[in-house]
Amino acid sequence: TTIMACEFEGGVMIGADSRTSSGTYIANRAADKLSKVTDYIYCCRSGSAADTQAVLDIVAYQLDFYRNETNEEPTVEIAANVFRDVYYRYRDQLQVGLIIAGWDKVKGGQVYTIPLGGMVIRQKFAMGGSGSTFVFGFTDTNFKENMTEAECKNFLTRAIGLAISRDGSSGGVVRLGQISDKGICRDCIKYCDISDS
Ligand SMILES: C#CCCCC(=O)N[C@@H](Cc1ccccc1)C(=O)N[C@@H](CC(C)C)B(O)O
Repeated sequence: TTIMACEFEGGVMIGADSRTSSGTYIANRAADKLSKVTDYIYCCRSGSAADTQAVLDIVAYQLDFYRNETNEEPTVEIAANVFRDVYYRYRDQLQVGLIIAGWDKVKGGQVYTIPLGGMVIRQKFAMGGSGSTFVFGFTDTNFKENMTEAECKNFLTRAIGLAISRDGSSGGVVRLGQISDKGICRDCIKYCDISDS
């Protein structure tokens, strides 16, 4: 898997490849690793497909309960800490790497990453999954803060496309999502990094 999330001027942008593998067997070439937590908060999943689905279901339920009790949308920070709480409670049984990204009216677009250890860190840009190790050079070179929507879309597409071309556990299409005060807008790109020039 290759997953990424980036804060930009209008909100946050998330991206992922679409391969689920079982050894060298491709169990799903069109997986959707950009999973809805609430209308304004999404989670990018890496690691065990089953474990990430289980954690997501528990957290989505708890945040739905929160919204019904308080009549307030949970903030991205609250969602990230609920993920951390569930993950940390079962961490010796889980194999999960998550990036939580979304928008709220308190702090706008935010990205939080929960790596294997189970801590929560806010970052303007985060990436994870096996494919991310192949593109740190590219992202360290090309990331800049407050990119425009077009710059951010291009950055994520190229980074994930490069990871897909090198990582055997990443493949399929580049799925993208943009989250802002208007909710989410999704895109799907069959990226080919062989330039036609
Ligand atoms: C089919 C089947 C069984 C395994 C499916 C399965 O979880 N594959 C995993 C790799 C893995 C992990 C831990 C144990 C085994 C196999 C996978 O493809 N993970 C991708 C993300 C998830 C959310 C789709 B990515 O991290 O590569």
